[in-house]
Formats: sequence, C-alpha cells, structure tokens
Amino acid sequence: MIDIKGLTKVFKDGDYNKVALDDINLKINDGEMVSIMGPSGSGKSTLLNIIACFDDASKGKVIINNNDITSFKRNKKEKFRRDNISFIFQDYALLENFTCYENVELPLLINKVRSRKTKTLSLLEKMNLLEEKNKKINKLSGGQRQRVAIARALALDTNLILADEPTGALDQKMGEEVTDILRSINKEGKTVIIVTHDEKVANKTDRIIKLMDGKIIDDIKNV
Ligand SMILES: Nc1ncnc2c1ncn2[C@@H]1O[C@H](COP(=O)(O)OP(=O)(O)OP(=O)(O)O)[C@@H](O)[C@H]1O
Repeated sequence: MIDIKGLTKVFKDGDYNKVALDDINLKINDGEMVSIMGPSGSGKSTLLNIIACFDDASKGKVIINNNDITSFKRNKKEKFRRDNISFIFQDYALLENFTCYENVELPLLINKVRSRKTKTLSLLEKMNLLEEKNKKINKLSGGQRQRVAIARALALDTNLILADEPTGALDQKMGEEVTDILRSINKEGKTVIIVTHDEKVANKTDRIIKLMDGKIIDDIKNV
C-alpha cells in the first residue's frame, strides 16, 4: 500500500517560491489502477516523482509497503526504486541507437539477472515486438516505442508501475493500445498509477484523483 500523509512540496529558488503540493493525504491499495488528472501545473508530475523516489518531499510522509521513503537517504532511495518501482515516461526514455532487445535487456544486465535472454524474449513477445527485436528504436513508431518502454519497465518484475503521460505522444489508436496493455498488467496484480490529461485513459482506471493547485479536489471510484 502507498500511504501519503500531509505531503507538501515547495520549490524554492531565490524569490521564487512555489507550493506544488499542499498537504496531500492519499492511500493507494496494492493492485489498484489509479489515474491522476488536473490542469497543467496542478502538481501531478511532482506527486508521481516523489512516489517514484526521483524527488524529495518538503514536508509529510510517503510510506510504500511500510517503508517511509521520505526518510531515506539518496542511496537507499535509489535502491528502493530499483527493487520496487518502474517508471514509464511520455517520451519513452529509450536508448535510440540500441535495438529493442538491448533496451529491454538493459535493466537485467545492470542488475546481473540470470536467464536474461529468455526473460527479454518473453517480454518482447508479450508486447508483440518479437519481429522488431533487432530494430533500432529510431526505426519504430511511437506506439512500438512505448511498448518497448513498457517491456523494459516489466523486466525487473517490480510491483509498482508509474507512468507520466504514457499516451501523451501517441495518436488515439496507439494510446488506447498502450492503455489496454497497462490495464492488463494491472490485472496481473501490479499497482499502476498514471498521470494523464486524457479522459479516455482515466476512464479505463479504477479510480480518478483530481488535483488543483497542489490539492486533491476529487477522488472518484470509477466503476
Ligand atoms: N523543478 C522545479 N522547479 C521549480 N518549479 C517547479 C519544478 N517542477 C515543477 N515546478 C512547478 O510546480 C508546479 C507543479 O508542477 P507539475 O509539473 O507537478 O505540474 P503538472 O500538473 O504535472 O503539470 P503538466 O500537466 O503541465 O505536466 C508548477 O507550477 C511548476 O511550474
């Protein structure tokens, strides 16, 4: 479970002082699929980045499976992220000059996982990318790139998948395909949190949380 208590984030730089998250309280259960919506600048990415251990809180706690990540020093945070969290970016964040296969294998190589070939091929098959396996990323469509990014995110078998606008760069058809893949990953038991501007994406999630000016203004069960 993710238990967020009084989470506040203030960005400060000289005279600049922006309260991006203002006393957020939120619980997300294991196995939920949640979308976070809200206008530009409402704090969606800031919230996701703190859950992902990419950024620090100014105040409050984020407790993931009984681990208070807000109390962790940088190294411990990075290890916690590696072991527990996968992140999917709007712009895929893939290595453009490497093949699909190499991109998916990379986290397995870094973490010295055994049976890398079998695992990588099975992930590529799952994402319907076997035919593309030796193609370089810069030869793929946006939807294919995002499927490679999802395969890579699944490589280490983490239970928490975070996605920041995963369909933001895709046309409607590819966006739907990627959303359906995230839904099926959730059905396999993983917790999925998606930041999105797209109502269609949000409507495929179990719960829609709306932010405005760094506060939760709505938290709706989507049945
Ligand atoms: N690194 C930073 N330094 C200073 N201010 C920041 C930083 N990151 C975000 N902000 C500010 O915090 C507020 C929340 O930003 P955030 O990116 O979380 O919003 P968002 O809801 O994800 O927006 P969008 O939909 O445009 O991506 C904004 O006013 C933004 O300008």
